[in-house]
Amino acid sequence: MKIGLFGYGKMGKMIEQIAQQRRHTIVAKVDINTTEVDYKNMDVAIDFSTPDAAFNNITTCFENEVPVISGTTGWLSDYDKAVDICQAKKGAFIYASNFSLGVNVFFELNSYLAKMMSTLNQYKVSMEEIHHTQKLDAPSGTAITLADGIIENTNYLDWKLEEGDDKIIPITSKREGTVPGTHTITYKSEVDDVEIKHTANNREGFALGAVIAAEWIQGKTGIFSMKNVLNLK
Ligand SMILES: NC(=O)C1=CN([C@@H]2O[C@H](COP(=O)(O)OP(=O)(O)OC[C@H]3O[C@@H](n4cnc5c(N)ncnc54)[C@H](OP(=O)(O)O)[C@@H]3O)[C@@H](O)[C@H]2O)C=CC1
Ligand SMILES: O=C(O)C1=N[C@H](C(=O)O)C[C@H](O)C1
Repeated sequence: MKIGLFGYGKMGKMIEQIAQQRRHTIVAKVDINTTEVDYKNMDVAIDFSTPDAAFNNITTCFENEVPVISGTTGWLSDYDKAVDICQAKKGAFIYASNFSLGVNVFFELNSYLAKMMSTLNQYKVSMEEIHHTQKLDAPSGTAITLADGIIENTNYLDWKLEEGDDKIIPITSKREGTVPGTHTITYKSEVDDVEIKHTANNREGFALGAVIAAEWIQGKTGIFSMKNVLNLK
């Protein structure tokens, strides 16, 4: 596969390593200063850039008929617009707030646990995410996906970056050193706590998931998720 990397920071560099181990070729490394991109020579674009850059990177790829895998977080207010452009161009797109295989299993576990907890009113949920100090967005995209999974399966209505009322999931975002990404969900009652946690030990898992998604999307048209890629459910 010939891969164009949009964003060549911590994730772009890790994806390059994993892609090369899997015998793929990096044909472009696009950053904010890039003036010309050869889209014709690209089988797929993988975007791990910035919240401000992602929408333009992604939709320019659609305009040039290049399928896109995007892991950039913090740009999702424009997600529906990106989907419309992809569909109009009969393109192919996967966005995931977290591409690691473990987190995608964790997403399923979170929904299952929320469903079981939905009738146990003595438990109050909360979430904590910890990331490195260079992270631009808070809460993390993964935390938002986890909160959506709880909202879909319980009476919680929304999430907030602070304590809210009973129907709001409070998310605490911590920024510490070089932490790759830790997410904890706690259901607390007077008598006990039920807790699930995912800890990324490094960035390899995110990068491997993104390359697997890029391999999977070859020859396909449409909007997909990691659930489709991993055949979960
Ligand atoms: N979905 C997932 O599994 C994961 C998602 N992420 C997300 O991926 C994104 C990138 O993370 P990470 O690599 O750690 O961040 P980095 O800051 O290390 O890398 C982002 C890179 O994008 C570059 N950039 C800035 N503007 C543009 C542009 N217009 N086009 C292309 N590139 C541009 C930045 O350049 P400069 O420094 O010069 O501004 C920087 O090199 C974040 O949103 C993060 O939350 C991260 C890990 C996993
Ligand atoms: O910025 C990061 O580093 C990460 N971002 C993603 C997110 O916002 O959830 C995924 C992962 O946790 C690492």
